[in-house]
Amino acid sequence: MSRTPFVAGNWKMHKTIAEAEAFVSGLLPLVGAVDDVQVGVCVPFPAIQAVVESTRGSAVQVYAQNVHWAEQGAYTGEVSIPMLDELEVAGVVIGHSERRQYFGETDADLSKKLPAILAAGLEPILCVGETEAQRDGGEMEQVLRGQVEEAIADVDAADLARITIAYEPIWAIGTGKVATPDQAQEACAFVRSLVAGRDAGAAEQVRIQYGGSVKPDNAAELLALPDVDGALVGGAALEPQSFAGIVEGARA
Ligand SMILES: O=C(CO)COP(=O)(O)O
Repeated sequence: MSRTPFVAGNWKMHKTIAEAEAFVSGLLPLVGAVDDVQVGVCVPFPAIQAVVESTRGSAVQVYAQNVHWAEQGAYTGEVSIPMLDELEVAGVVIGHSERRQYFGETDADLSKKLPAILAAGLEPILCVGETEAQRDGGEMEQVLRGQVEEAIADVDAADLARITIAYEPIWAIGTGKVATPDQAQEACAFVRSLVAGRDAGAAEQVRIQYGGSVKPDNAAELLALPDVDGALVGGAALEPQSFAGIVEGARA
């Protein structure tokens, strides 16, 4: 089964609307017509509308970086799925380690977000990953199992294949300390086996991204691994040239 590689740039809390538009102007000539890799940018809420407009008709898709599970309600500061849907985003990143660490997002929250996102026809990117202490303590599999199994618990088997899971070891995020190919392959294969625990067919289709210090010079090696179907990129996704270099690395 061949899965289309999926490279997404997570801008985190970077880029005003003007900066986002300048980025898109630089990116489209480089990857705007790529058709063998799915390319996404995960954009802060205020710039989403502008980036959807400026990427329209190109191969670049727009993702949000968080969403609430409820349709509407008294949740000050939150954004709903219908609000994102109206902006015509392709999907949304959920469960990023920074949201878990700084904003208290839990696996239980994610188990409510995933079915709601899928029901709206949007594509979720679910982030999972262990800390360095958990890895050193031999707890990596236990941590990943808890994160994946709880998040997908209420997703219908028929929808599982539409989830992308980003394996982002926390010790590799923003540190320049990239997972070795063996580490990335082992963890991504393990994540796939967890999906297979729910549905073997879906596990073959689910895309699993590696994230954590992906750069143009290490992308090709990581993306060639059998269970690594793409990358979720932070720092190196902030400049068009470097992000395009990673997309290039995903083209077999
Ligand atoms: O957190 C990440 C993407 O979501 C990874 O960030 P870096 O690529 O900056 O390590």
